[in-house]
Amino acid sequence: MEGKEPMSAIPVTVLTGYLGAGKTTLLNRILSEPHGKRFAVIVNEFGEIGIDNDLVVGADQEVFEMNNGCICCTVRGDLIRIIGGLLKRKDAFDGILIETTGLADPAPVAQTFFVDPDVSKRTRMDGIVTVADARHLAQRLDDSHEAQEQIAFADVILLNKIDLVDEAGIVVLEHRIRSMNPFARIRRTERCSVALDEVIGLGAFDLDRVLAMEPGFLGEDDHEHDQSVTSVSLQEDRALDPAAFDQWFRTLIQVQGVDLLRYKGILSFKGSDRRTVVQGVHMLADSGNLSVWPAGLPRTSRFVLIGRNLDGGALRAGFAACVAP
Ligand SMILES: Nc1nc2c(ncn2[C@@H]2O[C@H](COP(=O)(O)OP(=O)(O)OP(=O)(O)O)[C@@H](O)[C@H]2O)c(=O)[nH]1
Repeated sequence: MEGKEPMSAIPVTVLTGYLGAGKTTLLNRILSEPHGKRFAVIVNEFGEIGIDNDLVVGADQEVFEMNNGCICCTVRGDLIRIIGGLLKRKDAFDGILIETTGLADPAPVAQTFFVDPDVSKRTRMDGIVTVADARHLAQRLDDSHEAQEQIAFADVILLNKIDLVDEAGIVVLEHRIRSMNPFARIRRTERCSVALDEVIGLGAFDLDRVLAMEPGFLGEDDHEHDQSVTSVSLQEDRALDPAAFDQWFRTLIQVQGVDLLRYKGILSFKGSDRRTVVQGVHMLADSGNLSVWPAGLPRTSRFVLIGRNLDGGALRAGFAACVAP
């Protein structure tokens, strides 16, 4: 790193925000900007099979995936190990970006950088950036403790997806955010369009402020997750029939949209060489094509659903019925 001592503390940015708010969109934006910096990226997902890794733009950085649980609970040890590995490397990083799962409470993640002695010596928490889905934020603040914590701990809040909400609605949300967190900078965004220096290099994380807000911050974790949220991972090696999938999926989001907090899939359809991505939040779904399936690798469709009242058996049967004849 130019002009820096080899041992100088590496800034860490935590990107948080509820399921589907736009964290990966922001991460891709940061990685695609011509800033000439090298970031190590750590992506954590809720759900057994990783999908985000395929959705993060391939650039100069390495992506470390952690899929075996939520970063704020069971895999804190993994996080410390990954960072420990990074810190041992000769090639320098300008920063570490951590994208947490939408269900993570950011406090224990930030805590890791203060309580682990090796990690705390070599890194510095630069800021917690929370992406909020303007369309669904009010609902989430009513029903999710994690969503509240993500707003409360943020240094910067991107009030994203403002294209889906009118001006009056945005003003109401801004007031609500202010009442929960008087310190954070709030930026209105569409597709997380924001200048890089609004989210990186903030020097914003203030331990004293956090301790004033949550005196137990550096102590033992005592948080609990919303146990009613579960995930179902579907996988299929045979190509899917586009019409059958379309019909199954449309019916699913119509009937169970309220319960579906997030779904994401990379799918192989009969007659197509490209990987199709289908993803969404509640009833708002998006689809598109990614690159062609890599030669020689199995074209396995993967679909992860996260939500309440999910019937794994019925979902598996419905998905399996989409296999092309
Ligand atoms: N209309 C609209 N859609 C958006 C905007 N920003 C992101 N999206 C879409 O919202 C969906 C979720 O975006 P992601 O960036 O994958 O969200 P995420 O927070 O990483 O999702 P998880 O990692 O699953 O929690 C995608 O389909 C995006 O294309 C926006 O400003 N407006």
